[in-house]
Amino acid sequence: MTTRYVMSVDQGTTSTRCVIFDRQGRVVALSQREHRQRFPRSGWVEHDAVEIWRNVGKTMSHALRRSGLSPSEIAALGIANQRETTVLWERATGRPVGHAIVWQDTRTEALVEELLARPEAARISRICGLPLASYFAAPRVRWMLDEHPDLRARAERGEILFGTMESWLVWNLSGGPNGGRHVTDVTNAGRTMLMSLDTLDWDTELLDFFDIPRAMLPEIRSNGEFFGATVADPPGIPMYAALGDQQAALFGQTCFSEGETKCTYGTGGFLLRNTGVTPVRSEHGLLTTVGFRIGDEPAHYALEGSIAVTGSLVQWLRDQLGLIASAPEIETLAATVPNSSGCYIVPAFSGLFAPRWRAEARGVIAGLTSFIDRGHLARAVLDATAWQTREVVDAMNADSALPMTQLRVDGGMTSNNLLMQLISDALGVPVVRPLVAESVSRGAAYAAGLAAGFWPDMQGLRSNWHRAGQWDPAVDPVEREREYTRWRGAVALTYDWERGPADRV
Ligand SMILES: Nc1ncnc2c1ncn2[C@@H]1O[C@H](COP(=O)(O)OP(=O)(O)O)[C@@H](O)[C@H]1O
Ligand SMILES: O=P(O)(O)OC[C@H](O)CO
Repeated sequence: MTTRYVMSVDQGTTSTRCVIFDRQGRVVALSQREHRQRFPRSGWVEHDAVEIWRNVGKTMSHALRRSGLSPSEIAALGIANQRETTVLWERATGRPVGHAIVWQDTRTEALVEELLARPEAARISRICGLPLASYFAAPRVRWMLDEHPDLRARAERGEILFGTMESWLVWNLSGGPNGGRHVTDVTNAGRTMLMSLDTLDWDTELLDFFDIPRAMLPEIRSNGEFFGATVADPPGIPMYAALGDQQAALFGQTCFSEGETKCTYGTGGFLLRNTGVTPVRSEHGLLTTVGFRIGDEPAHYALEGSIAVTGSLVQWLRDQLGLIASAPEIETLAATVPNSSGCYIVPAFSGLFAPRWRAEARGVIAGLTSFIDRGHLARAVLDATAWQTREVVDAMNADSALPMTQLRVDGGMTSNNLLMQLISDALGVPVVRPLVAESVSRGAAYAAGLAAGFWPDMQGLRSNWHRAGQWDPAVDPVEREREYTRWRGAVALTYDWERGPADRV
């Protein structure tokens, strides 16, 4: 039977999507399921890894049913995932050790402060390309090993396995306790703080620094190669790709060449620029990360500006304040006012990520007057995404010789046309949205399809990319810079909040 389709699974922070694509990169079927967000304590965010694993099976089966296809008609499966979210599980039973600790979780802050005080800390960051922060996986693994007394000995004996979400899923899909493959890929391994950017392998100095046993780590693979076939639910689908979701979006937007840049706006916002085949170390608060590596080809690296809170601020306005009933409603509400009238919201819910990396910062609403109404707050929520993007783009431009001339965007928030205009205004460059906004799913499918020989080469995939919308800057640059200065003033108010604002009074 001819295999004319490629399947992808995008295991994201809020939901899991399975999408089936045809050879032209068109969506044939889509299935999506949300999973429960658990907030057991302030600053803690957890997921049930078993619930997520079940959702993957359900969305795959559902997408197949919707398309009328059988597993044998799928040439390749690619998996993209929320990165840094950490799972520990028992090799013998497949039972997770507690819940997965999500990338937004800040419970390791005290541990990170302790590690930061050590003289090797700067060298550690240079080896892995990442600042020491609670965002990454290694501090979480260490926290779990410290928390459960018998875990370390079991991990040293290889009885307890560590993985980020793709690793957990591939292990389960390929048989779980009955021969499941314990593997990861360079983009996800590169977010643990345990992988050297130069060797693309686990690094002894990093393992020693975090005190993590090598026996619990998966084998690091490229993003596109054979990862085994699924054994159940549904069986017989060959897995050919695994990559972090933000790198998958870079790939799905066909940012294959040096200088090409995209930003994905979902729960958080993640701007990645392809920097070619040698890693570029940031001097301005960005991360150095692997962009993609297909089979034995050289790895492409990327600079990344990670913003912790973008879409989740819209969710906060909906769920915690009840000012809107659904996320898309924010556009209508924000459009009731011409601007935020001097009100700024800095959503430092779990500190500030790039380019500032201030773990102790906490959010503020600044500039309140009795004139401010729901519309102004909604507008300030959207402005927060635009200004946070501007800070990351300024850092990106400072780190590279070529200034950014255009931004390709994707993700759930990009259906908001007002937000697209605000981002273009804040950056002063055009913002471009492709026809298929499912860039993460597309990227996973592309990597899998290339590795399986379904698509012959990367350049051919560029013709599948079609522009659906473009927004050009429409504000007076002097006004823009004035507003940006005020925004930065609001950000300064968030600093040192957790350490106590006593020095302010
Ligand atoms: N029209 C909209 N305007 C602003 N934000 C939106 C809109 N639609 C969805 N969102 C936000 O986008 C996020 C969902 O995007 P998605 O790409 O599915 O996220 P993820 O991959 O992180 O799970 C949610 O945080 C939601 O609040
Ligand atoms: O699942 P998303 O889209 O929220 O992306 C999460 C990132 O991978 C975290 O680094």
